[in-house]
Amino acid sequence: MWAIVPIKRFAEAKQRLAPLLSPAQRAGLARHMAEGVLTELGRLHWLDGVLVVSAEAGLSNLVRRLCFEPFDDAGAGLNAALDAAGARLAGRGIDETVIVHADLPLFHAGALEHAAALHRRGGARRMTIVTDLRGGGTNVRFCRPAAAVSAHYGEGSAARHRAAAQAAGLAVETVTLRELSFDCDTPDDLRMAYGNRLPGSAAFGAHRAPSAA
Ligand SMILES: Nc1nc2c(ncn2[C@@H]2O[C@H](COP(=O)(O)OP(=O)(O)OP(=O)(O)O)[C@@H](O)[C@H]2O)c(=O)[nH]1
Ligand SMILES: O=C(O)[C@H](O)COP(=O)(O)O
Repeated sequence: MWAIVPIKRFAEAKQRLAPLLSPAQRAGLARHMAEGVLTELGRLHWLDGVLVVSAEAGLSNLVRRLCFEPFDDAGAGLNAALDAAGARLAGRGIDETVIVHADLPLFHAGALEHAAALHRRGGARRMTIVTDLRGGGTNVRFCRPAAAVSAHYGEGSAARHRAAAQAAGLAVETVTLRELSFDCDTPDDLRMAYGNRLPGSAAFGAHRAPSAA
């Protein structure tokens, strides 16, 4: 199984946190979370490889150090980038993938291991969706065969992925697992994940966005 990790350019990431964080703080947070997820994935020896789908130049050292494979995001959006990445792997005969988002502050290798064990209980054609805590988003998505379903990310994506998988004849399981389901999208998520200490930064309350001034 290969993992695919989409990572938005840090300078463009986490727009929903703009009321609370400066652009530099948002970029620093996105980098911190992405590095955490990639480092944890590096501990999973049952993964045959990790494809990092990104246009972010600041990731190349870590990607090289972990022996992961970079895949350039051509800028046509998350779904197009993931479909192109999936097509590259399918072209090599890779039959199973897990797409892992990079904004999961509680992510750790053991949690993905647990999700993979649930996924393996399924049949030969299967999708396992780990939603966000609200149940609508798709934080982690296992799929076998890998190319059976294209990407439908965006609000409410879990239901779209479920429907597409069923239409393709896959057995679908949908689960919520705290360490994988907790993503950091909103100011409330940020407070819950880090209290008032932003990783690599001063207390984040120090920044006041123009709208909050
Ligand atoms: N390669 C790539 N990754 C993306 C893109 N958009 C989102 N992602 C990644 O997809 C996952 C979920 O991201 P979102 O929560 O939708 O976007 P975000 O930048 O984290 O937050 P917002 O700007 O607030 O929407 C994270 O791993 C992002 O880095 C994209 O256009 N290209
Ligand atoms: O489909 C999704 O899950 C979204 O594209 C990304 O999720 P998020 O905005 O909840 O992080």
